[in-house]
Amino acid sequence: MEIALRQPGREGPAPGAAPLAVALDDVSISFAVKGRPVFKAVAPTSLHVGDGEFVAIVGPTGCGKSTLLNATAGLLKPAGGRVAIFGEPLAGLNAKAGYLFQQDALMPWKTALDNVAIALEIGGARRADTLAQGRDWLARVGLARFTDRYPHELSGGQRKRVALAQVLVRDPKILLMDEPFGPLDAQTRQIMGTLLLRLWAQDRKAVMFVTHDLEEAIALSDRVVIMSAGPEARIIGNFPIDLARPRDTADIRLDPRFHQLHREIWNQLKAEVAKTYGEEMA
Ligand SMILES: Nc1ncnc2c1ncn2[C@@H]1O[C@H](COP(=O)(O)OP(=O)(O)OP(=O)(O)O)[C@@H](O)[C@H]1O
Repeated sequence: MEIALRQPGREGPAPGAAPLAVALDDVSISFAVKGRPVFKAVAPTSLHVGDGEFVAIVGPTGCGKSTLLNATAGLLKPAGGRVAIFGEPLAGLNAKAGYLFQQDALMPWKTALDNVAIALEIGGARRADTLAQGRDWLARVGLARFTDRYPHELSGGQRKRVALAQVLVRDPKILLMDEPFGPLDAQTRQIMGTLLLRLWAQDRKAVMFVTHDLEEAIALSDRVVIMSAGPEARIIGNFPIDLARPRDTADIRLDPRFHQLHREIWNQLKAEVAKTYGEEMA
């Protein structure tokens, strides 16, 4: 009898199906730090993300989640392995991806509208078109009345909405999100999560969403993957999330299946978290 060995994180379409949005195969990442031995942050590891799939990446602090995202964005060159984007080997920056960081990158001297429009102007689009699309996206993130505000005149949650519009206006096929809602209060995070899911449902992009918050990971994603404690971190857990959609990210937390999934995933994650804290306390 043949037993199919499933590798954590190596999900995705069957052979012959549409190419994966992101295929990281046996990717390893090292950092050369002057005067110190090379630091092997990520050991050979694999992660496949299907087109339109929402994958959350959780793991202890410092394990390499951002590093993996940076390799997918083309900001970091892996020491080994292969990165393919929609079936093509990645060379240089990933032009199919939009990146949303924990700290937004809004220009303080530009209005909300100009902050969104500039994302298109960089690509050479006409100003009238960029303004129209910028207005449309600000309306879609619930900021139709705030187009003329400057970043310092907006709340943290509103700035985050502008940053989201700034990324989505370019219509990336892949969204790389690195703790995007990290600095927000718990209630605003949930509101942002529900907004993100609503926008995602209208035009499913592949999403890689890094978070420390396991509840947020489960509430948002189709699949949660766990990274082990570093150094030489790798993906060690793969949990499909079979909660019905559409989801409200606050209400879904009351679902008994949510609690069951949380228990199962936390069981594996907590050992990795303990390793990291054990090391830091030693
Ligand atoms: N440019 C760099 N040079 C040297 N080491 C680095 C560099 N960037 C990251 N590292 C190291 O690589 C490891 C992984 O870092 P990374 O930021 O990817 O972790 P993370 O899981 O995203 O952390 P956190 O959850 O705290 O944001 C860490 O030990 C970090 O110190």
